[in-house]
Amino acid sequence: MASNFKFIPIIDVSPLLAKCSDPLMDEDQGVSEVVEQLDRACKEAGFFYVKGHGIPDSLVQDVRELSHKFFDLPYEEKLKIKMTPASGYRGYQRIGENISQGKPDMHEAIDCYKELKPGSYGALGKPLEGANKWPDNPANFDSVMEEYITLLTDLARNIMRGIALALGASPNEFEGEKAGDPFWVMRLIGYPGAFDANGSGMAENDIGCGAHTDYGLLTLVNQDENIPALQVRNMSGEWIWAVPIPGTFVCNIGDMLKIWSNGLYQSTLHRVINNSPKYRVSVAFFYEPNFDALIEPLECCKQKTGGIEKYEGAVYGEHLVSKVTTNFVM
Ligand SMILES: NC(=[NH2+])NCCC[C@H](N)C(=O)O
Ligand SMILES: O=C(O)CCC(=O)C(=O)O
Ligand SMILES: [Fe+2]
Repeated sequence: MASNFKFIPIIDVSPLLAKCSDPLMDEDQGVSEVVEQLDRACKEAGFFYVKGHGIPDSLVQDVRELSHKFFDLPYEEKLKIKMTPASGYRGYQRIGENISQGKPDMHEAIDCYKELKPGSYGALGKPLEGANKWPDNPANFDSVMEEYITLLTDLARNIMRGIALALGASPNEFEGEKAGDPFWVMRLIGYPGAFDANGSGMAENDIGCGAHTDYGLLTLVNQDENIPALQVRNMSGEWIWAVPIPGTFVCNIGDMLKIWSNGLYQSTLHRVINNSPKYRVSVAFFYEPNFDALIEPLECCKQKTGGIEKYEGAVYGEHLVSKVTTNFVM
């Protein structure tokens, strides 16, 4: 349950990652210490930074740099990979096209999703069917992004092992029909810099992305250095900065983990305001349940939270599709 946290903790996950293929990982002292920190962070803030994650810094930076280069292109060039319902909502969306809390967001983005083969989930998957639209320019965009997605999927799977232990379940609780075949979403996002009222750009305090929760399991955000913009709401309604910390990802809990944990962990509200004069890029990777997973509170979490189910069950793919199909003005 979100508390009055004033800062977002930093967790070194390297002791957890080192033991993830060990069947006795839950007896390891180093793992237990990470699990303890994950449990506290997920209960108090629903947000934490991870360091010691093993993703090469050069790749993390390349992903942001390629995104900058793409967003720097002329509008007509970016429109070559325009997102439409017919493209499975994959591709480029212009500034103001995404809507949060009824207002246009001051960001542009490329949205991509794990490939959904035609018919693989019947009517459920239909709206998101399609292949991703990668730009030809800058060169190597697709191969760098694909490598990044592979590595972040593994990292998130391993952090979820720690979170499973933190909930009192087995480290492989989320394998198999829950999230053994995880869906993923990635958003490459660009937020124009702010100018004063007489300037030509965005007005100061325009919202880059309105307050929202994330939809799935675990989000990993790779944000530009030196531009504080992401804010997280605590229980008394204060907005706490998730300032960029080089070498880390900002991680947060999504709606499906809130349900699985029966509210022990919350999907915390957050928003983005870029009041710096600089153009900001962030890359959000969303690690999700199986597309067709039915999410209901885990028995062990129910017991810890008074024995009653606080949330109705949800099918992840339905939740995602209902969000995606109402997020845009097109
Ligand atoms: N997939 C996302 N997390 N998108 C960012 C959230 C913004 C979206 N318009 C919403 O309100 O939910
Ligand atoms: O830009 C960021 O730092 C976060 C973006 C975000 O919250 C989202 O896309 O869900
Ligand atoms: Fe978010």
